[in-house]
Amino acid sequence: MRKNIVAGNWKMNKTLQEGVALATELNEALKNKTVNCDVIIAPPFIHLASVVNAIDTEKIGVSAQNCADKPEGAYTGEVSAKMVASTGAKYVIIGHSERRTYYHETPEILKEKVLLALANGLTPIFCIGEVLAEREADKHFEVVKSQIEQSLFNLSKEDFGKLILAYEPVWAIGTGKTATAAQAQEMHAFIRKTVADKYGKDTAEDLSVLYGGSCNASNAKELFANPDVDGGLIGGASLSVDKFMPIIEAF
Ligand SMILES: O=C(CO)COP(=O)(O)O
Repeated sequence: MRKNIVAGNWKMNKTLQEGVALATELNEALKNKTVNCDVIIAPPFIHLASVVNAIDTEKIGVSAQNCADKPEGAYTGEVSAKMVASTGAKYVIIGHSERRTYYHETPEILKEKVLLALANGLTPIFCIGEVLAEREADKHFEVVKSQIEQSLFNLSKEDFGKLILAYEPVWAIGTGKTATAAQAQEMHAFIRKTVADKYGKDTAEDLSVLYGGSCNASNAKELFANPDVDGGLIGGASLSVDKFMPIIEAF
């Protein structure tokens, strides 16, 4: 079902103690409030179980930032989708541009991660987005379409319907340079059309497509006001309740 969602990707920030404190503070801030979106936080792996225990998971969903592309076994340092699910986390971010770029995650690897996440009952938050050179060469639609096709179009209609997508133009991540509301809307509408062409209008209409990239309290309202922008995947501004709450309240 299509929902408004504000998700915070903490990336590699916060010690365990700081992370639990942040989650607890957010939980307090949301306790007696009605908000018009689902709230998700994505702390580092080692925080997941403690964060789940510290909050009301009916109010705040918990996500991992990644999972392994193998189900289990001799893969030193990896964390499987099954392990993520065993902490009580319900979501997993897959295909973030930082994973694609710094850890060389290919579309094939991401495809495996999505399948394992779904097999373990996790909702993938699948990230797509072009780099600056691709936008400047007017290839951004082509790039995003191919990212979706290569890692997700193997899924059945039913499984595709379980996904959340996040459009994160790489040039907007951590740069303070946000896509304009019009650029976001244009791409989100294109993503929905790409999905509609493959899976039908109903699946496309039910899909939540989040925007990510320097989204903050000052631009969230304008971005979320677009008909095809169903919320945000927030990096830097999710690291304090003071900055994150106004984004949640932008809906
Ligand atoms: O990458 C992001 C979320 O996944 C966006 O990060 P920033 O909000 O810090 O630009």
